Amino acid sequence: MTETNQQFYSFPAPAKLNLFLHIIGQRSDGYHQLETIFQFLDHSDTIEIRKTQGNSIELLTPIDGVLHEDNLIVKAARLLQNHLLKKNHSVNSLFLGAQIKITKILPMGGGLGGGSSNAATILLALNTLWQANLSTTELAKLGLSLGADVPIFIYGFAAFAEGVGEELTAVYPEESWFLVSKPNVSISTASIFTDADLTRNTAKVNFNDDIGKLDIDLCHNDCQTLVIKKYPEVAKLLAWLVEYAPSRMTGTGACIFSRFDTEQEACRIQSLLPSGIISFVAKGVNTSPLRSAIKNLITLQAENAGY
Ligand SMILES: C[C@@](CO)(OP(=O)(O)O)[C@H](O)COP(=O)(O)OP(=O)(O)OC[C@H]1O[C@@H](n2ccc(N)nc2=O)[C@H](O)[C@@H]1O
Ligand SMILES: Nc1ncnc2c1ncn2[C@@H]1O[C@H](COP(=O)(O)OP(=O)(O)O)[C@@H](O)[C@H]1O
Repeated sequence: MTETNQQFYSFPAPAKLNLFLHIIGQRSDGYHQLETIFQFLDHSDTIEIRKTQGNSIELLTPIDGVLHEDNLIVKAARLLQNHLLKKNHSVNSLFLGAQIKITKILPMGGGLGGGSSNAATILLALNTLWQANLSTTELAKLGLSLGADVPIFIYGFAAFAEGVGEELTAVYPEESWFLVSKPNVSISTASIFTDADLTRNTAKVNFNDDIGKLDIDLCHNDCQTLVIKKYPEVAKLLAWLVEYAPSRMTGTGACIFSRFDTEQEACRIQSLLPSGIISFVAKGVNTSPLRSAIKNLITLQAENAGY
């Protein structure tokens, strides 16, 4: 790789599901203490990046409804850049700029974590392209300041999460097929977490010292109970879906995932969905597809450097 005429490299930013979501308390700063299992989906936004001279961060494909300065892609790139400049890392500071393009397919504000996933992809990809060599732990710490969901996308393994979602233990839930359906409503995470009616005192899960033995179907999503009370559209779609497969809301909603043994069965039920419902079929995966993309780039960089 030469330092002039840089090429674009492509990286996935996958969706996540909260296979269950329990709220066990609230911290004094207002943040909620959660217990959840995160699993990734093989369904991703695609982010293309090339490093540039100077330090400008350019998002060449704006996202409708998200201001440039508010976009988690731009925020993540700036955060890493400032961190590297401040800490005087041994990076080539002449090349700390980037041009970025995104192809967005994940519904926004649906509980699939797309914004956080975009931010994590930017942090990991720029760390590699800029040859900054920050550790995963350092990147996850930086990412947490952008959103509670960013660390899971940085680590890239399915996990039981505690704290605000940043204390992670690897788990290996079954990699089922999912039909993900989005009711026609938009729900902000903050509006659910500030609602007085949210259940905040679910008992801690008891694994009998073995997380692998947890029966996910016996767990629930505390946000779902509130959301179906407030949004009849979600209640109606959920009631329809549970007739066909075990179904539950992810995160603070509004997307609902329905679990199937085969892709064919998931697609068959998708074809029956009421009209006007956005949906997709994807496989649950315990390793984020981003990990192999980063590994490939590191290999390529090593080859180009003549190792
Ligand atoms: C609920 C979860 C579950 O995975 O997912 P989503 O439904 O958003 O995808 C996450 O914890 C969301 O993480 P994320 O979307 O990164 O949230 P943040 O930007 O950090 O916070 C948005 C707002 O939600 C509230 N918040 C968030 C996380 C948390 N554990 N407790 C909270 O009270 C805070 O009021 C904050 O102002
Ligand atoms: N790159 C981005 N992709 C998606 N949403 C973004 C992005 N940057 C900022 N946002 C904001 O974050 C909000 C939450 O988005 P998202 O992560 O997709 O949903 P959720 O937190 O429900 O999983 C969006 O409604 C949008 O205003």
